[in-house]
Amino acid sequence: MAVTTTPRRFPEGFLWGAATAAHQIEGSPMADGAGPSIWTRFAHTPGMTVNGDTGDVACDHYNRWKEDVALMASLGLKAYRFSVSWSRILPEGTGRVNQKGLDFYSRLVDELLSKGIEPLLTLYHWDLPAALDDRGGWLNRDIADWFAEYGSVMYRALDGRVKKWVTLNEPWVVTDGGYLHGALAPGHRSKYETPIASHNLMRAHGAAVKAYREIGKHEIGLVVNIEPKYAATESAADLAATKRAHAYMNEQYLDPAILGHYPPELKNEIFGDAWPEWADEDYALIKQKLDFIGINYYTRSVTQATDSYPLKAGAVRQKLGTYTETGWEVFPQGLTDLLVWAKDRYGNIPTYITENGAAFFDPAVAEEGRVRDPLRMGYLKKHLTAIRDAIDQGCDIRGYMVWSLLDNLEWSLGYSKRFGIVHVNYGTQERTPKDSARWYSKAIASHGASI
Ligand SMILES: OC[C@H]1NNC[C@@H](O)[C@@H]1O
Ligand SMILES: [Ca+2]
Repeated sequence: MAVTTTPRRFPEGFLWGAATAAHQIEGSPMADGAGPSIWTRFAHTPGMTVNGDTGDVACDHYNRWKEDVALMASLGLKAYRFSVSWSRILPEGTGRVNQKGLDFYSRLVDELLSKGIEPLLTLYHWDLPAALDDRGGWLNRDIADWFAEYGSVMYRALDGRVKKWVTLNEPWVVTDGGYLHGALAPGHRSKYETPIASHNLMRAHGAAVKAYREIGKHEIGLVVNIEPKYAATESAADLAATKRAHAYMNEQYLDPAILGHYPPELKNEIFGDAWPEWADEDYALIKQKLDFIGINYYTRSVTQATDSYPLKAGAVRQKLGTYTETGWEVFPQGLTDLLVWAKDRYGNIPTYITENGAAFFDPAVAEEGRVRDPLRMGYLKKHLTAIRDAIDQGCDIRGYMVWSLLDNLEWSLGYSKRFGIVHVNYGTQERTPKDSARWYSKAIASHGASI
């Protein structure tokens, strides 16, 4: 007798979508009165990006936004996560509002709503106005007020049409990449600046949530990239390194935001005298009620003790592992483990997977207009199955945004890494849904049953 396993479905109202970010897809960074961001500045600094790639054109979404929304509708997306470029709205970062910049996002939101696609708006996805970086940027405590001012402009303009707001995208990457290792804008390399930037990001997050509670009537949350750390061996050194790496990447942001304190490893085992003593009112500002959290998941890290600075921990490449083009191990079980960990530690807050996806080498568009990307399809299938496992273990997962809708600017890696379920020909700007997009459309239409 054939065993028919009824496919486990996703919860009613599960939000199926795709994610992008302003600087990675829009192009035209200085159009219509916009001011430069730190990424416009950084990418135009020789040597900072692969091939000197910049966001000057990207996917030309600033001009092609209407066709891109039509593309989302053709794929059957129920939601679209995007970010707003702060310096289009406030060219100097604070004060004067650039109405044309605001109009771009207002038109985009109206088009999404007209197609029945729910907008999820991220206020900060790394493109800080250069004018604010000139005033210290994330190292200046005043940035909490600057960010709340920017958020308030957006809340007043769009709240109601936008009902799910995100303050920050991945504060860990902003600080680890932008202030410790210097691979990302603004390209600093300081163990002393890193905790200050990190803390001010979280203060700004808190200030923006507080401002939302005054102005907004819907939901706001925080998006973090977290990555489960598995000890390479049971040695004391590797176990301690794994605990440090876990505190530094996974606990450093959700702990203050939800629990009101930092993991002790940050001061005691990682930053030492570089860790300032923060005032109590800072913790009170950071810890604001969240309506949801967003988790961006890509990979795990098998961790060992190393002499890396200042973490003294590093990843061990897995001999039998499968790796993506960005060098990340494909490990879907890590997503299940991580979601259960977050549920247990933070109290099962409504959670969206706000990014998940992979860069694999894709063949060029075939003559019949197909892009065969079986590895990406397999990656998405495995991770959606891992999410369903977490839901079966009681995790309150409300939606999934694949990273990314389009091939786009992968920051310092330029256009060399393709994460899109839709192929972009950067010469012609032609969009071609890959096999993974067609597969994802079926998954959405079948409410996950076809996975
Ligand atoms: O590296 C892939 C993605 N990760 N999260 C942030 C996004 O901006 C990246 O493109
Ligand atoms: Ca801990």
